[in-house]
Amino acid sequence: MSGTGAIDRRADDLVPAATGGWFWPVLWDHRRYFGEAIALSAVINLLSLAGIIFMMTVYDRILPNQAFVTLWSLFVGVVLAMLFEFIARTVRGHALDSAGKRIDVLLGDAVFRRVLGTRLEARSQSSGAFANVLKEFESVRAFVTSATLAALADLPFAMLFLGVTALIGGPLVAVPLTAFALVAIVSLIVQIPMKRIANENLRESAVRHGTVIESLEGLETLKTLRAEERMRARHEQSSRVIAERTMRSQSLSTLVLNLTTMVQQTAGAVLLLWGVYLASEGAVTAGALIACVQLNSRSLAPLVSLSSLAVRFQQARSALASLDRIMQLPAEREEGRDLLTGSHWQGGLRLAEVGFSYEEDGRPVLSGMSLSIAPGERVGVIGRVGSGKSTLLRLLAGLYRPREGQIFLDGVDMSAIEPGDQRATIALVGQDARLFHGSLKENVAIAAPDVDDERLLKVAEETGVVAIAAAHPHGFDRPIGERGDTVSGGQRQAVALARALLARPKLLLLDEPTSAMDQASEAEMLATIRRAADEGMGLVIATHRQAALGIVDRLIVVDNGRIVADGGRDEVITALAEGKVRSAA
Ligand SMILES: Nc1ncnc2c1ncn2[C@@H]1O[C@H](COP(=O)(O)OP(=O)(O)OP(=O)(O)O)[C@@H](O)[C@H]1O
Repeated sequence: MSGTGAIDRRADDLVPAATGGWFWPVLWDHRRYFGEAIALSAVINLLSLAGIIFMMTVYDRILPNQAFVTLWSLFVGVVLAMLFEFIARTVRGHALDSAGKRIDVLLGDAVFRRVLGTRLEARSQSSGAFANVLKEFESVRAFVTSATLAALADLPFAMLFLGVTALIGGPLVAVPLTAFALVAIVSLIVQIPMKRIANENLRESAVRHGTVIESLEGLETLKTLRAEERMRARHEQSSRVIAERTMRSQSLSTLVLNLTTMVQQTAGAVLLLWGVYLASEGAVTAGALIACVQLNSRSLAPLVSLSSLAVRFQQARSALASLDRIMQLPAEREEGRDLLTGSHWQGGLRLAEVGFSYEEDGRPVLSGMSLSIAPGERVGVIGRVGSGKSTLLRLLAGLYRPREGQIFLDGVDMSAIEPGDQRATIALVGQDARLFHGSLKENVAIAAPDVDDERLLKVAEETGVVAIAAAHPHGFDRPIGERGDTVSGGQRQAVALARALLARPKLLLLDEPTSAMDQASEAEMLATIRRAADEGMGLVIATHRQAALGIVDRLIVVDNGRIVADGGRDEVITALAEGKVRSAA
């Protein structure tokens, strides 16, 4: 056993046990396909009986009587039966594949939609672990639609084969019956360690995935800090644990498979041994004995397949439980709740005794915040590092819901408004201006895909995006790498502002909008923001930069998650200079 060192808890909140209420209904909707597969299983099993009866008849009736005509007609019949069996197996496979394809799209989409619709305060801290659980969805889908699962449909027919054995072999049925019970018990017992291993493996692979994603995202920083080795060691540790557990589950599964094969073969030998005694007493015919041996392996066959499915079953079970947890995370659009829609919002905000912490029961980041922002008002928010400015802006943008108190947009509780409409009214340009894979134009127009070129160009000119396009041979079609890696920090901020302005919000929230810019670019950017505000757009700017305060009329000072000053810009600046505000904190 390899030690796991310090336990990495990133995946804990995604790997619990749960039920799958979103999953089974979709499966139920595809019952027609599964019904078809079961009906075809019945046909396949009945047809395979024909082969066994044929063999028995050849031994008992045709061989002693040299009845060649009957032999040939029976032979043709059996070949036809085999042909039908082949067709039935192919159609069964097709039915399960079709179900798989449809279920894959439906459930995959449902899960991803749910992920996108999850409330931010409820999402997992580790994107990698989160993504890994989504990846594991594949194992659920593969399991429920795998052709080996058809073995499950074969299971009831094992009873049929045992029944036919009793009919033609009398007491000989005790042998396959005992073998069947033995294999079934071993297969069930082995599920216990398999379940534990599958859970542990899922957790560890989520941790490993988290490490990979985190390393890739922060590769530059890792290199500058010479911390690659630390990540490599973490990755290797997880890989070691996964490999060791996978080996354990594989050896368990091989053990069961080998045991089942041995039991199956031993049962065949015992059948022959006992059968010869019975045949010598005239209790069974030679043909019946041969048929019983055949029936013996047929009745145990589904158990062999099922025991080899055990690993996949446990993998799928724990992946389903984790997915279930994701599906139960609180959603932005709660089911059964009618949200107010429309584009009539003016962008007036009111906070009433708002309190917030990122983690449930965590340290409050904001507390007792009450304030009103009228439509078109221009407000600056200042405060020390970590005082809660960004958090306040995220709450105003409706990205997070307050844990205490309420936020109203034009007098309506924000949680009652369709999030899409509310975000069209209030746009947030965050500190970390994220761009996405695609062209520069796609990135600028991401929130306003139908915008006409004239307006796009005007906004691009005002925000300096035109210069970014001009610096590349492909202009506005210049490719932007994932996360916007191909442009500079200041350029990213320019694009972020352009795309917010293009969407024509009623209130624009800016979190350090010019932090990565030189003074000239900053001045241009602020002039652009001021012009947009002159047309009636409200502004809330969180900043450490003096220049940005030039375009606001009102100033709010936040300290330790509380508002310690709120008033006209100049009065607040004077109060700060005189040290009056600090004493109020
Ligand atoms: N996603 C998060 N999860 C948990 N805690 C967070 C998260 N984001 C911020 N915090 C914490 O909330 C507090 C307020 O952070 P916030 O980013 O709002 O401060 P800020 O005033 O904007 O700081 P800065 O001036 O550095 O931008 C900090 O103590 C920070 O550690």
